[in-house]
Order: sequence, then C-alpha cells, then structure tokens
Amino acid sequence: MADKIKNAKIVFVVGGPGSGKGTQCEKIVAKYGYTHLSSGDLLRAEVASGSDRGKTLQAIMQKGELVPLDTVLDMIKDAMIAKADVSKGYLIDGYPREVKQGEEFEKKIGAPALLLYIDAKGETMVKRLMKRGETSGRADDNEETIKKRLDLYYKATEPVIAFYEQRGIVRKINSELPVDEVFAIVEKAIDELK
Ligand SMILES: Nc1nc2c(ncn2[C@@H]2O[C@H](COP(=O)(O)OP(=O)(O)OP(=O)(O)O)[C@@H](O)[C@H]2O)c(=O)[nH]1
Ligand SMILES: Nc1ccn([C@@H]2O[C@H](COP(=O)(O)OP(=O)(O)O)[C@@H](O)[C@H]2O)c(=O)n1
Ligand SMILES: [Mg+2]
Repeated sequence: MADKIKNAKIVFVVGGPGSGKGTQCEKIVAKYGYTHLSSGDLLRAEVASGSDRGKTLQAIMQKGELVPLDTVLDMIKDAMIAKADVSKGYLIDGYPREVKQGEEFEKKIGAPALLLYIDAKGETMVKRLMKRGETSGRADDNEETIKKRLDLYYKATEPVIAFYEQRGIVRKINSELPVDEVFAIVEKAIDELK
C-alpha cells in the first residue's frame, strides 16, 4: 500500500504554535491542489470521535505535550494512503515535532522534497494564539498551555530544522508579514519544486 505514495511530493511545514502553518497550507491547497494533512487536526478529530484513544490523546494535548510518535505517524500514513490516487503532493503540517519523528517518517513513508520553515517571533505567536483562543474552542489555546507548547517547540522542534538544513531543503519563511506577503514567499519555494 505504501508503494502508492513513494513517488509523491512531500512537503513538511514546520513552525511554532500559531506561526501560521495552517493559514499558509490553506492557500497552498487553493493554488496547487496539494493534500493538506495537519497532524494536530488529525489528532483533534480522534479526540472528537470520543474513542478511548481520543480520551488519552486529549489529556496529552491539553498539557501541551507530545503524543507518542507511532500514534501520529500511523494517522498520517493512513490519511496519505487514502488520498494516494488523487494527490499531487502532500503538505505535512505540524510534523515532525522532533528529529526522531522525521527519521521514522522517512523509514515508513519517504523523504521530504522541501521543508517550509514558518518563522515568527515568540511574542507574535503568543499574541496570535491568545486572539485565536477567543473563538477557536481549542482546549490548548490558553496562556498556560501556549507557554508549554512554545517551550517544547524551541527544545524539540527547532533541531528538526537544523537536521534538514544539512540537506539543503529548508526554505525559511518570515511569517511576521501580512498573510499574502508571506504567501508570495511560499509560492516561490513551491514553484522551485516543479
Ligand atoms: N498577521 C498575520 N497573522 C497571521 C498570519 N498567519 C496566521 N495568522 C494568524 O495567526 C493565527 C494562527 O494561525 P494558524 O495558521 O492557525 O497557525 P498554526 O501555525 O497552524 O497554529 P497551530 O495550529 O497552533 O500550530 C490565526 O488566527 C491567523 O489569523 C500571518 O502571516 N500574518
Ligand atoms: N506531530 C504532532 C502534532 C500535534 N501533537 C499534539 O497536538 C497539539 C496541537 O498541535 P497543532 O499542530 O495543532 O498545534 P501547535 O501546538 O503547533 O500550535 C500539540 O500541542 C501536541 O500535543 C503532537 O503531539 N504531535
Ligand atoms: Mg495549525
């Protein structure tokens, strides 16, 4: 089954909480028709299903901690296979969260062609998430959990960027700019892929 996705273009979208990953992915989908898979959204869907597994996940996410690697990877892989026949490429949003997650993804699925590094200042991310929290209904968009997510991002996820920089596939995107200006930079990076 995994053979089907071996030749697909894979783009990792990495950045801190609230940096704007989801916002840019939506725009990429609209222009390029890629399949957007947000690992956070997949996990939230499992929570919403009310399953036992969802209950365990909810407790972890509420604390801003990382869900076990195999759980997330299996969900992403299943979702990729489900879209294999129609997909022009995949946006893997919010994964890998740590270097080990990237290594396992490559073992089980394949190598990314590009890593979009969505970069905003810590204070900007906190501000955006506090604002989003007014309406998002996300249990983790509160001050305490945001701080933990941010700490974990700097500790565990930033090394992912350094890891893929050695391969020359990282494109750093300044997401302090207005959304459309950010997207103009994103477009250049995606166009280079073709
Ligand atoms: N000014 C500005 N605001 C943005 C930009 N991108 C996103 N935002 C705002 O920041 C908030 C967070 O954006 P998301 O796209 O949900 O961020 P994310 O990186 O997917 O966040 P997580 O799902 O928490 O990982 C949203 O409410 C957006 O309105 C941007 O480029 N510029
Ligand atoms: N690869 C992933 C993605 C999300 N998660 C969990 O899901 C939560 C929300 O992820 P997200 O990508 O939607 O949001 P941010 O934390 O990036 O803002 C994280 O804080 C983690 O608890 C995870 O453990 N592993
Ligand atoms: Mg998101």
